[in-house]
Amino acid sequence: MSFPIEIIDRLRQCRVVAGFSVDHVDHAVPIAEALLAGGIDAIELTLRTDAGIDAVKAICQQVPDMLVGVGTILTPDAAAAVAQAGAAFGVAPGLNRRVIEGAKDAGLPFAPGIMTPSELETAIESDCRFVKFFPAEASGGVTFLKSLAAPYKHLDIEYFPLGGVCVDNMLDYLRMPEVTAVGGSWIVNKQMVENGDWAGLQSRSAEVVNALKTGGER
Ligand SMILES: O=C[C@H](O)COP(=O)(O)O
Ligand SMILES: CC(=O)C(=O)O
Repeated sequence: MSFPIEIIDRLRQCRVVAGFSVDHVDHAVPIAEALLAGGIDAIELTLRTDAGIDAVKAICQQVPDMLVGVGTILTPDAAAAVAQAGAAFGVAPGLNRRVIEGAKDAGLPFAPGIMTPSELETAIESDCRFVKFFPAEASGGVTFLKSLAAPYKHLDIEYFPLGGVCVDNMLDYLRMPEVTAVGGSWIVNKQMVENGDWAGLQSRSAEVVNALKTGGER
């Protein structure tokens, strides 16, 4: 399935997606609430821990205003579980046709990870026009993405860069019209989570939103 325009629009509005993993399911809802209170209303919660799926379910049920994306979807079964848990969309670090098909079958809007022209062409062939650009900074950052995107501009591909993105470089990506939103793990500070410092996390979220307001016009 193609990525619904309503979700693209939500991502275009929030512009920054907070990525994180949880070791304890009890942390999921307080993290999401703190982000939301600070102004960030989109997340990418990874499946890198055992608590991942339960955390997705908890946030979908208890924080309905959050746009819940799920990362590190590596198998068709994981795509089905994510759809079942109620997530709005899924992403992965890489491109795997079986996962793309699994997400399609499960009705889960899905963006595969790409970092080369060949991967991008495979994504396009698989009907994915919204792709995660990963690992963004390590593969060459904005300069690389501009060069990668140029030959495909007429196809209206939209990019979601992650990997080394932070408050200091996010606006460089967001100034590109092809970039729907950026994401990264720098917002959800692990120490704050361990300390249960939800007020601190809320302030961190608000700082990012404030930085967005002070620059980055497309
Ligand atoms: O999808 C999540 C990525 O691992 C985020 O990369 P990052 O930790 O460099 O922000
Ligand atoms: C890194 C990444 O893209 C993911 O975990 O989904």
